[in-house]
Amino acid sequence: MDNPDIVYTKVDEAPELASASFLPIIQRFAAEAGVTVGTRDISLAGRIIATFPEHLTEAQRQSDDLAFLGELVKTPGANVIKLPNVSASVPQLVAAVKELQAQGYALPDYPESPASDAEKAIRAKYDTIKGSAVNPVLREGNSDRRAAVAVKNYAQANPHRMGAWSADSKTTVSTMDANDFRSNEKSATLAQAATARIEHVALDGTVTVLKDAVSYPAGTVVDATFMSAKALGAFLLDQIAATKEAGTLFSIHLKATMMKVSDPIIFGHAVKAFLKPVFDTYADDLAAMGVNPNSGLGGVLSTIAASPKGAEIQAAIDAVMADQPPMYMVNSDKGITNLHVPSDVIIDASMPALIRAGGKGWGPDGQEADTNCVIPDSSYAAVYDEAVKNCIANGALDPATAGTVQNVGLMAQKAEEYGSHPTTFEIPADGTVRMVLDNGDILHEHEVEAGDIWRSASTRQAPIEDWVQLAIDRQALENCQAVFWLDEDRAHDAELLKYVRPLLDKAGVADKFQILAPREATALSFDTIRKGENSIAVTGNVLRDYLTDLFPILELGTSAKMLSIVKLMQGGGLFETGAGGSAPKHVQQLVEENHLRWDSLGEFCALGESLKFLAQVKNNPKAMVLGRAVDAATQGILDHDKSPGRKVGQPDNRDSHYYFALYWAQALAAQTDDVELAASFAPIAQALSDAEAQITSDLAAAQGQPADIGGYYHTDPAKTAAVMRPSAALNAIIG
Ligand SMILES: NC(=O)C1=CN([C@@H]2O[C@H](COP(=O)(O)OP(=O)(O)OC[C@H]3O[C@@H](n4cnc5c(N)ncnc54)[C@H](OP(=O)(O)O)[C@@H]3O)[C@@H](O)[C@H]2O)C=CC1
Ligand SMILES: O=C(O)CCC(=O)C(=O)O
Ligand SMILES: [Mg+2]
Repeated sequence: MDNPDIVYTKVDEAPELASASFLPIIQRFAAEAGVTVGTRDISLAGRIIATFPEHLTEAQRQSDDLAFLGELVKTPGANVIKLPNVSASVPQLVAAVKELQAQGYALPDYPESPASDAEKAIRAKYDTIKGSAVNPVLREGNSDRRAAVAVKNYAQANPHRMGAWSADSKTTVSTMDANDFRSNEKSATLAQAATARIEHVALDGTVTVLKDAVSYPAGTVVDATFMSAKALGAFLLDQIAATKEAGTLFSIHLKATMMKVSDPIIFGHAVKAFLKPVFDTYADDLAAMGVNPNSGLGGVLSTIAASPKGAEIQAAIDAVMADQPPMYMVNSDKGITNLHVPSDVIIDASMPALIRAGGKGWGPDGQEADTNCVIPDSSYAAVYDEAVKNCIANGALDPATAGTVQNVGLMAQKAEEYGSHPTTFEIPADGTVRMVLDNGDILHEHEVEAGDIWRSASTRQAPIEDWVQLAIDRQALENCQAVFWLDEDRAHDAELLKYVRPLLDKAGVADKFQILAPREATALSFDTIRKGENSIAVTGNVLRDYLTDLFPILELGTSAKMLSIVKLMQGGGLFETGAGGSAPKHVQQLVEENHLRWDSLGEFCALGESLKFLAQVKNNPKAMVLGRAVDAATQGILDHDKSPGRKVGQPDNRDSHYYFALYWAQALAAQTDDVELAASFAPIAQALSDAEAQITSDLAAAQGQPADIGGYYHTDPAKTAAVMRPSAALNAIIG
């Protein structure tokens, strides 16, 4: 495959549906300027297919596009538009495999409890696909996320609805105060390049190597920590009791997708704690059935339903649930609780949505209620705790007047916790875990007990330096408040500060930055934006993720509208669309009533940046003209209120693409930098404008009936195109 100028990723769910309509427009317009836009498949189904060629027919096989892109992003020529993709939990992975099998792909089943070597090998392959398996591979750079000025101005002029906060809200954030990842953390910076072995030493002295030969370049910050299983279990039981006492909803907020080893285990502890009497009484039966609480209550219920003792255990579960506090629900109509699936409640989106709603979650009765938000590890819980307290004290944030919090995030080369999966272990037996360097030195050591979750994370020097420089550059451009969200009292942050302070001093800009722990930084940022002023949050990888949903969801209503640029360290560009996810609810709505409420503003912003970047690196003035016209089209969508409506019958995603094409063509026809392009787009603009009534009536007529896209994870391209491109008049112009 020859390399196109721009790679547009093929993903899953709502953004992939949007691409079926939008990508043909992009390709058609880009071709006029000689710019090629190709695709690479990073969807969950595509990654599964690429992983098991030996099980598939020649015609079914697919290239490993993720591996290809992983190499591409390390080259200066990379220009990738990355849409959000599914980071699969086990239930999602299993569902995708089932769907592919039903389509005739002879894939092996996902082995939940692998016994034979063959099953273990299959499981290991599936585990590479699980969780956040794409983003860390592509993110060979640090992160610059903010609302484009036009988008922020629009949000202020057209503020979204915010739930009201009451001064006597009982909503609260609860976190551990000892024996969690934060309090057990140790950190050191390596003076020389080194290789480390991670080993477990049992009480009888038996040494088991957990991971051999992890290599680190000189200057790497290496952390190690663990969460005590006993402390976690006790904390969860306390919280369940405290929730009942307070009369609030019980909820747990984790990132089981990106923290794909540690957080499903923590989630499993929550399932076991909530149903403790059942897990105590039926321990042997549940183990014999292969029940895996880490996959959630949904899986537990379906496994027991298929067993002879199913009715008895179900009755026991019902009795326990009736006695527990009401649970925060994912879907109260369908009885889907917080504990059903580990990927249904994802902290970066779930906590901001609750804060936007005035501190309310949905209860089993379908009513909104105050909620106990349990976030077991205390490393970052203070951000949400402070946000909740700030809203209780001051009321909801006003999107009409609030300033903005931008983010500069340390992300490159699997920085910090988000790169820790290969070095995270559920400890098999009491003893010690130690990291031993190749020179024999013990770098870190912890006494652990069976079941504890131990992990090591690392952060390399070059990404840290690049991140500080990006912060300096962004602050100079914006000339506003800038804060490093780092906590002197946390082991890892203290090591980072040994880099940050000298770099700021050397650049002579130390006075432009504050350094505050996450709680204090949250308080300051809320106060700043409440005054209508702006702030740049310079953060590590986890807070990059959390804050680029938290502030956009409060300021703009959604993080889908964010500009998200990854300046790749080797010179290329990765342009992420929005900062949110793939919105499974939107697919459901399309399938039921052929309305797609997905907003492509994130794609529009990314496309403009990608084209302007192409113009710079390939010295292609036509691409610059195209890119500037994209900005004009995006502005047009906002000015004329052409974003999708939420309800069937209102204009949807497809209408917004038509108007985007119209404004894009008009801007290209009107510009004078490139007369050739102006001449070729004038008739396109005219045709799009002349056909407005026909196209919008075609698009409106398509809505209201169920839509068939031939699958969920692996849709049928022809059926999807038919659904997403229902206007013959528009298709005739786009081709
Ligand atoms: N970069 C990436 O690749 C990311 C991928 N994900 C993946 O996405 C999936 C869902 O994650 P989740 O945490 O629920 O987050 P989502 O952002 O998908 O969903 C939260 C809500 O945000 C709103 N929303 C999100 N995007 C848009 C958009 N473009 N237009 C309009 N509204 C939007 C929707 O609200 P409403 O329902 O009110 O319309 C949606 O239900 C998971 O599989 C996760 O792994 C998550 C984050 C980032
Ligand atoms: O990779 C993922 O699973 C999610 C990424 C994410 O939430 C983010 O980058 O904001
Ligand atoms: Mg996120």
